Amino acid sequence: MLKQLRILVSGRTWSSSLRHCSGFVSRMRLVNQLKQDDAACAAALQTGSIFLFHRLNPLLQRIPNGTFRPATLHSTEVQAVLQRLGAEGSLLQDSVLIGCSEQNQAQFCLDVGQLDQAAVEEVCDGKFIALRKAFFLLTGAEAPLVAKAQALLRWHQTNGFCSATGQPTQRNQSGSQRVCSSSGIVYYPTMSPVVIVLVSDGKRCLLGRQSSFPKGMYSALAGFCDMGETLEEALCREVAEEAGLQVHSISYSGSQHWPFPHSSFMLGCHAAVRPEHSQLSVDHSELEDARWFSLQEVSAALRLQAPPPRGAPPPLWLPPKHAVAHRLIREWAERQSD
Ligand SMILES: NC(=O)c1ccc[n+]([C@@H]2O[C@H](COP(=O)([O-])OP(=O)(O)OC[C@H]3O[C@@H](n4cnc5c(N)ncnc54)[C@H](O)[C@@H]3O)[C@@H](O)[C@H]2O)c1
Ligand SMILES: [Mg+2]
Repeated sequence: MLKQLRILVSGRTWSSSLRHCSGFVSRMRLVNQLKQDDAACAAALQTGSIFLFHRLNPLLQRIPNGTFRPATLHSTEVQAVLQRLGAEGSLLQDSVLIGCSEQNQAQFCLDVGQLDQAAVEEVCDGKFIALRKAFFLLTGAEAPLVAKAQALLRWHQTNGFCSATGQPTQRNQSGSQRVCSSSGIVYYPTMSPVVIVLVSDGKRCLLGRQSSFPKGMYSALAGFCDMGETLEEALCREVAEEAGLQVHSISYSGSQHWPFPHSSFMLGCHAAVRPEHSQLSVDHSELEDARWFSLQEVSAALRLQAPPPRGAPPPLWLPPKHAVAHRLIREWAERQSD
């Protein structure tokens, strides 16, 4: 492991200080170092693995058991692909650092949108699939990494100019920041905080749906935080706006990065309303529908394994397992059953 680390950081002395660290600590320190040290990051890219994207769609491969995983190529393999397709080898330098594997190998992502999609798919034995669909196909732990990669690639593609001077911005080697070439203003990737809450009246939980959701799908209520709001204020405002209810007993459950529509930081909570104040007044400009669901209805939906066939949706269909909404709904059902 140490040998690998030394190669990754091109012999920098700090690698010896990692000898006493746990695997997790050394990985976090390695990523932090690579964000700050362009030379070390360039060296790590030569031995790293790369997740390929084409116009922000990740490259997936079907594995023998019929499931999908993101294609991860060694940087030498990516170089060979670029060479074979007649692309500039320097394109590899556009890779963005996304993390570090448990084997201490730096992980990057690269968008090859300027190459012919079908040609890359053929050489790499995979398919570029829209992230919304890929998110349902990826069952392993890689889904959050793929989402993070897409979010970073999108941020670079849309932040090429300084919003103060209009001049081009330049990225560092890892892609953790961009700097305005004229004013020196430093830009970092941004996320929008979103509160998501499962409201309960003690016996039932409140779920809503937007007209853009797949037929039959309901989720916990969510909304973007306004500037200056606390998490609790945003939560109370969103439930008041969308469902006409006043909540109390807010408790935090967990968070997640969510790549749609751009890059949101989802803060998942539970909250309660008094049964005598559970009369809904839904704002139909925000939600197509919102309803109270019983434990029986929610439990049946949680038992469903595969997406419903077209034309025959079940009465209630929930967000995918790796969505924080799913976690909130499952937690509520488990507490009710206890
Ligand atoms: N991961 C999950 O489990 C899960 C579940 C439900 C919703 N979500 C996500 O939560 C997000 C927010 O939910 P919502 O759509 O109900 O929000 P919302 O109720 O705040 O309504 C969306 C509207 O808010 C406004 N808005 C304010 N700030 C915005 C910003 N920074 N970016 C975009 N729009 C902004 C826009 O007018 C937009 O149309 C959605 O994008 C959705 O993808 C995630
Ligand atoms: Mg909303």
